[in-house]
Amino acid sequence: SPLVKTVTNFKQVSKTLEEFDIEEQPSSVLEEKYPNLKVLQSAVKLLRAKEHLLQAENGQTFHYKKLCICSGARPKLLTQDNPHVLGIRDTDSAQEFQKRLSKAKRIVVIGNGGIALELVYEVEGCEVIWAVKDKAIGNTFFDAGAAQFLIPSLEADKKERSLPCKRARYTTDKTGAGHSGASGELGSALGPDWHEGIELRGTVQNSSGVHVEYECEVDTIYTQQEFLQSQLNTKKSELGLWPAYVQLTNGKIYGCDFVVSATGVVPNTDPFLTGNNFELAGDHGLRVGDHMRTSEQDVYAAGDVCTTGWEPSALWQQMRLWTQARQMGWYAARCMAADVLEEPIELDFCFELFSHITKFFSYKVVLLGKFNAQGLGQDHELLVRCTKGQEYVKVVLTGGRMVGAVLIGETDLEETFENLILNQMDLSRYGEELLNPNIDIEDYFD
Ligand SMILES: Cc1cc2nc3c(=O)[nH]c(=O)nc-3n(C[C@H](O)[C@H](O)[C@H](O)COP(=O)(O)OP(=O)(O)OC[C@H]3O[C@@H](n4cnc5c(N)ncnc54)[C@H](O)[C@@H]3O)c2cc1C
Ligand SMILES: NC(=O)C1=CN([C@@H]2O[C@H](COP(=O)(O)OP(=O)(O)OC[C@H]3O[C@@H](n4cnc5c(N)ncnc54)[C@H](O)[C@@H]3O)[C@@H](O)[C@H]2O)C=CC1
Repeated sequence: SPLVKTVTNFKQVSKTLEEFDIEEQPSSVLEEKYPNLKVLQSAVKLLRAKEHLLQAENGQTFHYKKLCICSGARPKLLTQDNPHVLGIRDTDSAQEFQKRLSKAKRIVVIGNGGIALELVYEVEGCEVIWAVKDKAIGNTFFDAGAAQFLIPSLEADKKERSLPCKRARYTTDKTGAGHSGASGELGSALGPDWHEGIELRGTVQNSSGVHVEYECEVDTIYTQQEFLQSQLNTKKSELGLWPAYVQLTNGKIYGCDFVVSATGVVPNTDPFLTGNNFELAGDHGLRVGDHMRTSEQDVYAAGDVCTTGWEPSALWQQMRLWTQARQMGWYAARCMAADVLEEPIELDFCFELFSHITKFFSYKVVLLGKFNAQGLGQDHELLVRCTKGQEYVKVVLTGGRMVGAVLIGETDLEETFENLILNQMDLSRYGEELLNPNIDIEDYFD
């Protein structure tokens, strides 16, 4: 792509929490800023790691001393090459979605993670059927309690809630050069507030909002022709005539204009594997050690394309997020330099505690540590404080020590909780008082 994603207005909010804007800028902006940097616009087609050689689609070959692969991931679509099934990853796919949506009366969204959460909230003027495998919405980020807190926002009038805080200025590529290379490579993932740059509006005025189908998956997706030729066509008068039909595993069938497959990502490792012996993790990411090195000598990897292979801190887990991609890229560069200079380097502090700031349903959301009690089995206790429409605070404790937290709304608790998690203070004597709204916990622990 002629544009590269740059991190601007970086703010270290606390020891581990950071906020930044993401801006697409011409690569020349980076080359001017860093004289040792040269940006080549070409997709890599082949890597011969033993020979330290890269081949680009324009036929150019490059020798390297050290290589870092940051090729990201692509949507793990429900079905490939189905014109009625869309994934969202980059500028092109977001614009395609916006274009299709502008003529749509009803869409079906499959998946219950980051993209689905953002999409169902932002889409207006179009009916949304949201099918999730789980008992509650947002399972990759939230528990059922937080889901209950958020659900009313799906009905509420969004304008009342829009928050002043804007974290990323997302510019769509005006040059129209688009992002897919000759062979349709994906551009870089959209990142925070991708929807702020584009109008997500359908054709229906006061559309009947979002309808959630719980604990179900897609059984079959029919084109209109397949539907009319199947026994289901007896339901044509009941279901209406639509370009596509989705049959769910709970037996329900919905006609729709198209389906959004918000069902996770797959690391983009393909162009690098042939003829090399990269160790892949279970999720198909390039496995990296604690110096971000892959199993191929002098080849590093960072961001969505990699899977961390070191024994993680008890308070950190990998999630394919901008936050972690930025941290990994920065740390991988320091590891490469340290290796060239033959200097020792410690695993960076940012992998000590999982932390993520984002926005869902226009609420500020902070996730810390084992925020969903990941991997804790039954051995943990939860404290929850909830003020309808205002805030949802959940704390995860094991052995009286805080190991995770979910903060929804302007709670101002993130720094205090980050410290309590990092210093592993025994909080058992406070019990539920820990979340007593009348105690200024920030002062108390300061
Ligand atoms: C819709 C959407 C919303 C998101 N919102 C958030 C959010 O709010 N907060 C958050 O933290 N994360 C969010 N994410 C996740 C975040 O965008 C990714 O985790 C992050 O972009 C990963 O960065 P990366 O550099 O590893 O990969 P990418 O950003 O995907 O960049 C990979 C780059 O490599 C290029 N590339 C791929 N293959 C080749 C090749 N063979 N040769 C040359 N170049 C190649 C691609 O074109 C791309 O430019 C979102 C993702 C999506 C899809
Ligand atoms: N605000 C934020 O932090 C955001 C982060 N992101 C990140 O971008 C990446 C892509 O986002 P998503 O595609 O939403 O991935 P995701 O990993 O967040 O969610 C995928 C969802 O799809 C479900 N799923 C997987 N296969 C399925 C199937 N066959 N049928 C039904 N459901 C299925 C999973 O259970 C999960 O709920 C993720 O890494 C995500 O963390 C995306 C948007 C916003």
